[in-house]
Amino acid sequence: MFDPPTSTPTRFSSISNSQRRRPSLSLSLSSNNLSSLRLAPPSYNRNQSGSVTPTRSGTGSPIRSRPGSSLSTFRPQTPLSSYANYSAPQYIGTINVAIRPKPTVPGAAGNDRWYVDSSLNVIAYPDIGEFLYDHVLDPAVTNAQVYTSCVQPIIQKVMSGFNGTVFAYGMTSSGKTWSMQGSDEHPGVIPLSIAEIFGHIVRDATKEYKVCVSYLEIYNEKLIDLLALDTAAGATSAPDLKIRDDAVLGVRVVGLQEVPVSSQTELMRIIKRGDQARKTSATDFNAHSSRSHAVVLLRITCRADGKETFSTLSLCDLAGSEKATAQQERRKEGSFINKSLLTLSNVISKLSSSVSAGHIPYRESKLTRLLQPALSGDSLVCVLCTIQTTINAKAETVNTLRFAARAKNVVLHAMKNESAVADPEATARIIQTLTALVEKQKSEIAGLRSGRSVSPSGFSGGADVAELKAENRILTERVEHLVRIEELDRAEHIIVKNDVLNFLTTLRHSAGEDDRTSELMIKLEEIFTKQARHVDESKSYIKHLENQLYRSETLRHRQEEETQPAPLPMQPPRTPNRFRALVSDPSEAIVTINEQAEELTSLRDQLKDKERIIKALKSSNMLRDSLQPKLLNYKGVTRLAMAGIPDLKSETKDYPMSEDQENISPM
Ligand SMILES: Nc1ncnc2c1ncn2[C@@H]1O[C@H](COP(=O)(O)OP(=O)(O)OP(=O)(O)O)[C@@H](O)[C@H]1O
Repeated sequence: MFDPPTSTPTRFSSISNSQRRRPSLSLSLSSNNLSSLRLAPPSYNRNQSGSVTPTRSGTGSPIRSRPGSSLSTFRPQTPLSSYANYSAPQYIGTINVAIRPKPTVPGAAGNDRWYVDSSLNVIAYPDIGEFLYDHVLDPAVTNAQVYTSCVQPIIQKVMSGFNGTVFAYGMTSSGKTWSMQGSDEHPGVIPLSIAEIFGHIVRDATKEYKVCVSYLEIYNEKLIDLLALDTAAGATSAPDLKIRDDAVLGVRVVGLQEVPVSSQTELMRIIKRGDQARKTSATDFNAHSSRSHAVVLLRITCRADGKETFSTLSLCDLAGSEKATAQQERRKEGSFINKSLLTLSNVISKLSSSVSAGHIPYRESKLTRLLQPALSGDSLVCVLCTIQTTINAKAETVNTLRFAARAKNVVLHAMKNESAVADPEATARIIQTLTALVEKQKSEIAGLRSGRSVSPSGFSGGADVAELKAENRILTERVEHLVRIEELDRAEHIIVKNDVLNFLTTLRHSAGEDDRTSELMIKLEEIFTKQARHVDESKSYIKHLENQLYRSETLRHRQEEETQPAPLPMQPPRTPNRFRALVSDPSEAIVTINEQAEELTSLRDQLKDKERIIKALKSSNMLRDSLQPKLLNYKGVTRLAMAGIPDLKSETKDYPMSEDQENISPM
């Protein structure tokens, strides 16, 4: 035994309408012909391809076609022998349709005028017409014969990797459950299929097989796991399971048990347990009528020669269509049964249509949804239609035959579910690597959640965090240093302001003191140069700090993206994103970065102050330049020495102080 396949098997993806639908052959008969049919049934010639051609009784000529008539002959399009090619990777054909009439007591009242010819696979009725199928079984056949002729070829294909579906369809009490389950003496399709599967497994000892079973019922449109219902313990209800699309299986019933089995006996015991949980009741027509659609699902996996095949066998015993009954409970069940069978009929009708069918209403019932992959062509399908040839069942039997005729036209395009088996050692290595990676990432995520420094895979996260912390410390120290420098500059700034004011005052009051003036002007120049240099340095240093912060922030983002930790409980940032945490402790980082951001803002303000001072100094410089000639001139002119201050004042009016100069005030 081994694990289920991990790779997706090769599957047929889509069928065009032209591929899916083939027109049925329609031939017509007059009423006269039909009335003679009962007495002298038409003969049929089997042609070389295996199909049959109806002929006029005794003449051997083909029956003429008359369009528009309700009388039809349905010709099997896929001879069963086409299943023989087991090695083919795909199967293209149609649904295999078999009609099984329930035996009637010979000569009993109520037997009708049905004509059944199992050698030619024809069934006919005078007022209705004739129907030709893959199999029209003699009423006297046993379950074993039904299995051998209709189902066994499908089981053999299932064992080679194709999906297979067998369902029994027909009116209530017509023999569906009999055909599918049978009895201990006359086992039906289900036990015979299981015997075939395990016989195959035992014979084919070189291959490795795994078989899993599920058993479900659809009762009143509720999907119930029959193996989950412990009826022995008195359980009567189970949850309504949901059907989901599945990439490998087509559809999947969520929560449905899949029980691995290793022998035929074990599998039959499990199915018997499911049978006991199935809803059956006495109705007007059947003492043990199935009130639900029951489906046995067998999933078979086979490994051999580096290949793996995977197939699903669905064995369905549908509930029977029925007329309204007096019992309210049975009436409710009956309406659900009839509705889902009607949907099945609509789906089949659309699939068999020769023109584009548009929307196929698979989702209108649980039954069609469950059978969707099979009906849409992904499985070999056999429909076993059970009928009754009594007078009171005529309408139902005709309906069943028409359903069967439409089903015959549904085209299948099933693919073998085969894939290469992965090298176990390579798989083990990959699993080991991935497990280690998952463990590592789990611990990293846990570390990030708890705020610890971690070392995520793929990059040196631990080193980055430590680096960011160190960088953060350095940045903080530099900012502090810058602040100290700025404070010194501020003091110098005050001195400069005072010097400038002093100079201007002196200039006004001591116009004759040339040396003093020159000295002050030199000092002004020095201060101006120094301040300009400071401004440049500050600007460049602030730019450097911003770059550092930006780089730190980028690293942190990268770390977050690679580890994807759970959202950290951060306060809404007061500063832009790029000033968020640089260290593993987010709150500490936010505080630090916020402080740095504030420092930068303050530095920028100080820089502005400096620029204003420089502007003021520049104005002072211009003032000095303009005063210089006047002062020189003043040396040789006594009048100016006498007039001095008033004249000077009047001159300065031509050189008004800038706004910045006016704003400078003694501290
Ligand atoms: N081919 C047959 N040979 C012998 N007995 C048959 C055959 N077909 C049906 N029966 C008998 O007829 C009765 C009704 O058959 P069965 O329960 O299989 O009908 P059904 O179609 O499953 O009905 P429902 O839809 O109500 O469940 C049973 O007692 C069964 O043994």
